[in-house]
Amino acid sequence: MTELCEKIMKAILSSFGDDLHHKYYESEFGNCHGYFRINNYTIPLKEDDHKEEDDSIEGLGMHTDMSCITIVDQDDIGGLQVRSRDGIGLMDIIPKDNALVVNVGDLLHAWTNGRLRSSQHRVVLKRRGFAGSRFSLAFFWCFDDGKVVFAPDVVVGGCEGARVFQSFTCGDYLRFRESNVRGKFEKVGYTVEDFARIEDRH
Ligand SMILES: O=C(O)CCC(=O)C(=O)O
Ligand SMILES: [Fe+2]
Repeated sequence: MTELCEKIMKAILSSFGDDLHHKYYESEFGNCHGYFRINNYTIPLKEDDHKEEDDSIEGLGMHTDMSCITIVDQDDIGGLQVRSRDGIGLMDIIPKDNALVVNVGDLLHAWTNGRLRSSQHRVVLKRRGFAGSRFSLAFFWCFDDGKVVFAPDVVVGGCEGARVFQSFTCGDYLRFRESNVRGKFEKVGYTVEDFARIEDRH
């Protein structure tokens, strides 16, 4: 998984400019580390008296990941939904054999000055006629806590506007998310956009 994230990151840097992966991979992403999380969701049972509108429940609330890159392997139950670019629509991410989901996380969102978007996503479970679980395996590839996240000028230059994130230390952002009681449970509204976006501060 680490190797996969490294390859993806190098491909992203190359897509920003020919020499960027040589210039920035080792210095910026060389200390990244990853960890796995196993998610186990209980599927709600279908009951005869249930109305259509409460046929689904949220297994994991809407959030953005705090990583640079997240790789998700979901089983064949489905239910992962990603917010579309317009901020309104939701797309179902249909499980496919031998396919992994790649998410951009908040740290890469900030490091790319928003060129890559940390998308909001959630897991919705449909009531079924059997008791069981949905499993997913998520691998979060992150900067180390001491890393100062600051988009290089050349990356900012590739965006049409100006720099939109001030520099911040990764650990400070993680603490902002974790120490904020609402941020713990309602991740949307307590993301890197709220923590480090320059426009919001003035
Ligand atoms: O279970 C899934 O498909 C997604 C899990 C997820 O978004 C997460 O663990 O952050
Ligand atoms: Fe996630």
